[in-house]
Amino acid sequence: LISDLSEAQSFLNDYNTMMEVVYSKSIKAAWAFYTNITDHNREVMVAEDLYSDQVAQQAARNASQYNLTIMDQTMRREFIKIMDIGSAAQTDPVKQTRLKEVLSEMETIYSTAKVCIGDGECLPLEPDLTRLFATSRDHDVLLAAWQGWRDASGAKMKELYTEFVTLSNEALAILGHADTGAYWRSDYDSPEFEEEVRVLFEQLRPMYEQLHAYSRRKLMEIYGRDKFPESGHIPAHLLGNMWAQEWLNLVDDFMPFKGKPSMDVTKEMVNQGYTPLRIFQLADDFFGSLGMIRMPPEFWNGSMLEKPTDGREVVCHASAWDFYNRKDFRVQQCTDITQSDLETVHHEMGHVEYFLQYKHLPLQLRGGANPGFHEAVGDVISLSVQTPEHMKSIGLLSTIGNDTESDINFLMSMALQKIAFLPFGYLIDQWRWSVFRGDTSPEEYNDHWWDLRCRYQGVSPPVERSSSDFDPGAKYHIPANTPYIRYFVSFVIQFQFHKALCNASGYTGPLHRCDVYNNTEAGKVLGDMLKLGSSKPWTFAMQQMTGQATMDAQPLMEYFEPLLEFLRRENGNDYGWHPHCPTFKRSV
Ligand SMILES: O=C(CCC(O)(O)[C@H](Cc1ccccc1)NC(=O)c1ccccc1)N[C@@H](Cc1ccccc1)C(=O)O
Ligand SMILES: [Zn+2]
Repeated sequence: LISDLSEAQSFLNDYNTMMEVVYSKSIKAAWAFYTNITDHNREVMVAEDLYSDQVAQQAARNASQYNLTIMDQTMRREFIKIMDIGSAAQTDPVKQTRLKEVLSEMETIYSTAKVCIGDGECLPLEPDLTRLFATSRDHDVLLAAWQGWRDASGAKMKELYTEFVTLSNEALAILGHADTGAYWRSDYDSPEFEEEVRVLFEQLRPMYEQLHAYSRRKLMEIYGRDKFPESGHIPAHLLGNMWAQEWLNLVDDFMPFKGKPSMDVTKEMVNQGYTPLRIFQLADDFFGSLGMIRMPPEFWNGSMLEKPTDGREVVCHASAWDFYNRKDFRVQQCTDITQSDLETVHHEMGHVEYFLQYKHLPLQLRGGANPGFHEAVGDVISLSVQTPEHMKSIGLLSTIGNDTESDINFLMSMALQKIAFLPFGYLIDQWRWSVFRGDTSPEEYNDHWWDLRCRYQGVSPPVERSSSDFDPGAKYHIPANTPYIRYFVSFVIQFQFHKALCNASGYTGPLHRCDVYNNTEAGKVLGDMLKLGSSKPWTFAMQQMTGQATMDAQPLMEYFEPLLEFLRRENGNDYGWHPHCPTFKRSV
């Protein structure tokens, strides 16, 4: 083994120079495919990816010649990341090509899926089906869209997904990973990670149960009790979202105290002629106000901020892009003028702010402290932006009631985004981890999915499901093979971050009304954490920013404490649901 530190350092320098060129070429090919889905662009992307995998394999082989025991922590961390190349480890060209083709085929099916209704009109997910779920209160229309989407997306990729699982596990076994899920969890540096997230979920479950009970009662008033199963579940198509993952679109129906200003600023955004560009400029202004890095010219010139109107097929699910050349940073989003997309814009720009803050680091250390950190950055900013005070300051809210009732209304709108999401954020990778480790066979894919949905989310299928359905595939992150527990982690730690920024800014009021806009002390605390990238264990970054080294549900529960009291009073003993899905009475 090579035990010369200067030689190890020059290896790293050469590696960074070479891989910046190789990765940015590969990412440019991916961008071309995501922003114009054609067979040609897919083939180019697969070819470029195969090449960069081979270069990464060679670099990993070279890196394994060096003696890690004489290195400092950061250099060792860099070498370990260079050697842990994930699914790029597959040396069999046939299998490697097939793995990439299967993934790009599933991504294509999802991103081009449409639901054809009545008069030959076929609706894509964005913006059409998304708007339908936000605005329609017609049970049958919602059911047709819900079922149609699953027939057009998930059902078409069940065999592909089965093949993907085998190929992915094989590739990762080459590096010694037990399965794909084990490899994904290794990003959190803790062998007890599964247990840690289970404990967090159990802590937050009572709060979710209270919101679920309140929501179920409100929905029964709208749709009639007969539309709900005896088991206590809420049918999955009635929650204002294709996956029932956030319920903000129901805020006007769920508002506890009527006669107060609506918390849904979508109408106001449309009335004021908001454009996608203006929403991005608003988010950019917030980062600037914190003394953080604004989006560079390349961002504004290179991004795709709205769905093209030239008939091109694109991946509409939002994404942020680091071209790993320290110059090109972009967002791709089919931005609609809605409050939900106002959040997503901040979410995506949070990723880019991270890119900008760590671009000085060696390539292998340009990542989140853990994947949950990367997902939390934009959402932390959004917690300030959504306060009534901030909404009023940007002219999207006319009056801010400071009375308790207005406060509860505001907390309800936040709970419909943040509390509603928790079981969904938790269960997706419970399903995937069990698939990757072989506990769930392809015949059981759909049943296990609904078992988790009924058990943890209290949501049930509105129509009977069959084994030819593949409902997990109807959610972007499954065909896109993007891990999901990162969002559950983010929804917990973003409140720890919010509390840290509010403390740093000298704010002493209730956490849910804190707005750190214009506060450069808060900006410094956040920026200093982002600058670490993945150069230190995430516990170090957490300790530096919040004063403790663990994930902690307490700030989230502190934020929602006033609402929880209200919900417990409202619900009394009428809350909860049967852990198993309701059975469908077979039509005789
Ligand atoms: O999926 C997203 C936002 C997209 C993204 O920014 O997380 C995106 C997903 C993605 C897309 C393509 C390839 C890989 C991942 N992630 C990024 O663009 C990203 C993530 C980490 C580093 C760099 C870029 N949000 C989740 C969860 C969520 C988060 C926040 C609010 C609501 C809902 C969802 O919509 O279900
Ligand atoms: Zn994200």
